[in-house]
Formats: sequence, C-alpha cells, structure tokens
Amino acid sequence: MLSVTNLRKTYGFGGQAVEAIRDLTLTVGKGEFVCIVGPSGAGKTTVLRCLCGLLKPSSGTVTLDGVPVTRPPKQIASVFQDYSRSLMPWFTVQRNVGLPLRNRYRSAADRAERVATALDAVGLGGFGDRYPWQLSGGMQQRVAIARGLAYAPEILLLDEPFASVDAQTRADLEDLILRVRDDTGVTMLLVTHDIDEAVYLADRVVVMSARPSVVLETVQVDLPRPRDQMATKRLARFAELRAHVLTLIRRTALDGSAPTPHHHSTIGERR
Ligand SMILES: Nc1ncnc2c1ncn2[C@@H]1O[C@H](COP(=O)(O)OP(=O)(O)OP(=O)(O)O)[C@@H](O)[C@H]1O
Repeated sequence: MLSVTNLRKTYGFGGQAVEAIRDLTLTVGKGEFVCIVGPSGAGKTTVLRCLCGLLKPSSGTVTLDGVPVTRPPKQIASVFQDYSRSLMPWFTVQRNVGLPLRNRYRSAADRAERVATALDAVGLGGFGDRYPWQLSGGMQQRVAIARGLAYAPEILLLDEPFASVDAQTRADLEDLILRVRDDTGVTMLLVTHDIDEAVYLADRVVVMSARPSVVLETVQVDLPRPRDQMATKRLARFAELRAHVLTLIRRTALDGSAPTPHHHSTIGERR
C-alpha cells in the first residue's frame, strides 16, 4: 500500500516561497485505480514526484508497504505527459522500452522477452525496430506506456499521460490502460485535469483544491466494470459523479480562501 500522510511541499524560501501543497493525505491500496484531479497548478505533478521519491516533501511522510520512500523505489514505474522528451530519439522503440530494465533484469534474453510482451500489449508488436520520430504521437505515448509495463512495476504512476494526443487516441489509450490493469493487477495512480477521464477510469477520485492544496474530497466511483466509453458515460450515475467533481473543482478554482482538508466523503454515502 502506498500512503501519503500530511504531505506539505513549499518551493523556495522567504519571500520567494511558493506553498504548493498544504496538507495531503491519501492511500492507494494494492490493485486499486486512483485518479487525482485538481485545478491547474494545484500541485498534482508535485505529489507524483514526491510519491516516486524524486522530490523531498517539506514535511509529512510517503511510505510504500510501510517503508519510507526517500529515493525512487524499484516497485514503481512512471509515465509522463511529454513522450517527446521521455523517449530517446536516437534509440529504436525496443531499445527505449528496454532501457530501464538493465538495472533490474540481468539476462538479455529475459529483457528482450519483456520488451516484446509489453510492445504486444500496447499493440506495437511490429514496431520494435522503428525510431520514435517515425511514429505518431499516440504511438509514441504507447511506447512510453510499454516502457512502464515492461518493467513489471507493482505501481504505475501516470502524470497526464494522454494530454498530448487527440481525443480518439486518448479514448483508445484510456481503454488500453484499463485492459492492462485487468490483465496484470498493477496498481494505478493517475493524475489528470480531465474530470470525465478520472471518473471513467478510477475506483476512487481524489479531488485536490487550488493551491495551497489540500484534499477536498475522495469520491468513491461505484460504476460497474468493465467500463465502456459509450455505455459507461451514458449512465445517470456517471453524470452524477462527474457533476459532483466538476462542482468541487469549479468552486475551488473560483474561491481564493485557504481550503480545509476533508479526507473521506463520497456522494454515495449521502444517498
Ligand atoms: N521547481 C519549482 N519551483 C518553484 N515553484 C514550483 C516548482 N515546481 C512547481 N512549482 C509551483 O508549484 C505549484 C504546483 O505545481 P505542479 O506542477 O505540481 O501543479 P500541477 O497541478 O501539476 O499543474 P498543471 O495542472 O498546470 O500541470 C505551481 O504553482 C507551480 O508554479
């Protein structure tokens, strides 16, 4: 289980200080799919960077299975928004996917098999010898996802992973991620500013306030699985959850006052 307790992060010092996160507490259980949403600048990327040990919190703790996270844990892989910067243009697709495996898997044959399986999983089986710049944006992002999967992490952190692709590709990639989750049981923590996406994918949506951010509410998404882009989004319950999250975010984006944390609440509980 990944736990964040009373995380606080301030960038800089004195008059230059930017209080990004005031108080964030959340847990992600094994095999769970949690989405974090919040207005622009709420500190979503900051949270993920603290979670994967790339950034030191100002205070509070991050633990993975009870062990404090102080540097990138080997159980976690990350996929970031900007595939054009995360893929090496001078390496082939399979070399890119295999890069993080070098420190984890000794045998070259084992690594090659993992790369091939991951590329198959994202529908890029025949593209291992290509270079990233020979692929479309959506395909490049699938390479970045394959790289995360090949590593066989327990937890996959995804930071706005579909923000740079067109709407149809985005829907396809969302479904790809759901399928991967069903097939592998990997724990997913995804950051997005897209409320529909968060409700469509998640078991729970953590709604962050505007900066300095706190958790406004954790919304339990009780929509049936498997999810379907058409059928799920037509459900009255989908519309209800979406409207609820949207209202929270609109309110916090407009309201300049310092918010107070509100850890556990779901609209289901009020019914
Ligand atoms: N290295 C830094 N130094 C100073 N301030 C920073 C730094 N990184 C981020 N910030 C500030 O901290 C706040 C949170 O940034 P962060 O990128 O985590 O937000 P976000 O929710 O991911 O934003 P967006 O949705 O726009 O991507 C912002 O106000 C940002 O300007």
